Amino acid sequence: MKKSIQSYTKLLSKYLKNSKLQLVTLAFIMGGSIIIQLINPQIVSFFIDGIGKQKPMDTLFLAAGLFILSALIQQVLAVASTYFSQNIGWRATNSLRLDLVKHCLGLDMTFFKEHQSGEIVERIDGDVTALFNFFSKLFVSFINNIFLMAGILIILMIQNTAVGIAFILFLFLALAVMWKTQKGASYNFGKEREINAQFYGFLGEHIGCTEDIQTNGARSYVMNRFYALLRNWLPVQLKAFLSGYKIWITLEGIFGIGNIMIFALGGYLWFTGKISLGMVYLMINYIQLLEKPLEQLREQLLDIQKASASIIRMEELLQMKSKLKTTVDNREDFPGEFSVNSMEQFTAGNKINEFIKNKNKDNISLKLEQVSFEYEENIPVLKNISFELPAGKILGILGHTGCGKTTLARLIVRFYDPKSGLIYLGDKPLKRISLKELRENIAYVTQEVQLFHASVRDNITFFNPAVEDSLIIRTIYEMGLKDWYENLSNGLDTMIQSGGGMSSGEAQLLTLVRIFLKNPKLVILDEASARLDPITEKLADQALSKLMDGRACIIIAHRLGTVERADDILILDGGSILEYGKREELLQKKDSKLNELLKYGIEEVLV
Ligand SMILES: Nc1ncnc2c1ncn2[C@@H]1O[C@H](COP(=O)(O)OP(=O)(O)OP(=O)(O)O)[C@@H](O)[C@H]1O
Repeated sequence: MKKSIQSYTKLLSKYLKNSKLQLVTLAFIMGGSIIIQLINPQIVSFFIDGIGKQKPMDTLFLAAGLFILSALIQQVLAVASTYFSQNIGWRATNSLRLDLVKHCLGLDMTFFKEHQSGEIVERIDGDVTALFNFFSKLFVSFINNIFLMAGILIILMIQNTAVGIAFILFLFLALAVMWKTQKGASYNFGKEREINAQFYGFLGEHIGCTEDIQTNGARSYVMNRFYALLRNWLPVQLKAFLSGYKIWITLEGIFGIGNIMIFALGGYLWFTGKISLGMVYLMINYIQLLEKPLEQLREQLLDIQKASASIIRMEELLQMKSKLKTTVDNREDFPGEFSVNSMEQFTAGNKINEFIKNKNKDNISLKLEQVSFEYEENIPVLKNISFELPAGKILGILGHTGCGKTTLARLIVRFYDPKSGLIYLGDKPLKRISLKELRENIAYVTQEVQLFHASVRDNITFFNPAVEDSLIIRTIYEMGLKDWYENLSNGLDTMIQSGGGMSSGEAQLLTLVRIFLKNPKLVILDEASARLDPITEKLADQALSKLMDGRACIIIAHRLGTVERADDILILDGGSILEYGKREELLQKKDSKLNELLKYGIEEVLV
């Protein structure tokens, strides 16, 4: 669990490069604070000896005034140093969070399947938060503490060599013991972060399924698992805490002994007349002052241990690669780089009519050649699927639950790559199209509509502020959803709760507007099986007709009525094609599966 110095410095130089000026300022502030800490005891010592030697009152007042002034400056420097270190820490950790989120969003679906959402959150936030001190002030403060300790020793050596040597010996002893006790803590901190991620993964998953847990009466089962998790969590947390506590208690012990030794030495030297009372004060003060940088060094050692555990986990995450191999640049869009093709284009001027008119012109076809796929080794889900969807045509896919319909859609949008076979969009194999381009050109409407806790506008435009309201409203009207829009309580500003707050029908209508605005060349519609009320169904039908008009479209049909729109029909069974052809032709063939389905229903025929 150890990290090399290079990996620390690499990380620091990458994430602190934009905070150089702030770091230098922080170093100066801390340096100033050290000088004051060294000078302050000297002033008091001078004051004590001044009283003994009956120095003039003016001199003593001046010393007292200087002491108060330096204490005030010390406070100001403390505030300034907190401000700068917080600033540096937040900047660095935020850009690290950004990189991790970017990276995770670029990974394929296998990653999201293998890691619960809470676990990913803990990795992106928890591990990075553990690095806050590491970035904010660790190294500046480390160097400053070394200087503070060196300053104390040099001053004491100059003022009294014997006392100076006693301090040096004590310091080495303290450092050696501290070094020995801190070993092994990193392992415990790594375990702590790992189990934290498990805990948040569990919470995220189960909170997301609250409705199902409650309706299925699974509360006690969930609570049992929760207790088990907490039972495992406790010893790991305790071990991690004790690792830190062990170092602290050792240091306290060493300084307890150190204080006794310095008291005894100071008392002896004063009684024998070798040093003044001011010097005794200085010795006592400096041993206490020495405890501070050592205590901070202890904390820093702990922070480094925690940081190294977090860095290891972070690097693990960053090393995870998407399994999707592409011969072109595979990066996707990131914040600030909105480039949804049609949206930008039409916000510059008032070209709405042109936009609506020009939709669908740029059509595209889809072809699958002998495509096979499996999620897990040797468990085939799709077997040798081949079909061709010409531009502007509609393909209806039928098949019973679990036959691979959704998986087929996932391959076309490249959530996964086929195990064998090729998929072409237009005349290009998918692997030769960047994910960004591919996903701009394909719209995939899943059964589960994802809504954000945001306004209707943001849910439709995916937070792209460049899309004008007039375009959104026009699109809504164009899709025949005028009544729906006018019934929204606050127009486009109507707020939507994530995971609720809208009926499933309304959510579907909103998704359709989303896609119509996106203007994709190919639409894949995993038709929701949830029953819509007749009015919403009519609205959705209207909108769907507009959406499909002139575009290549795949409908994964759960209702047989839906395939009436289709030009071609593909019936899947157990991951293989059972029947494929033109709908009209299949309808005319008496013994076709389609006719059977229409007569008896999907489940009755395909079992
Ligand atoms: N992420 C996954 N990991 C492993 N197996 C999966 C995964 N998703 C689906 N499967 C399996 O692959 C098979 C096909 O699933 P798929 O979701 O494609 O079926 P479907 O025809 O769309 O079903 P439905 O009509 O219920 O949506 C099923 O046996 C399913 O259990």
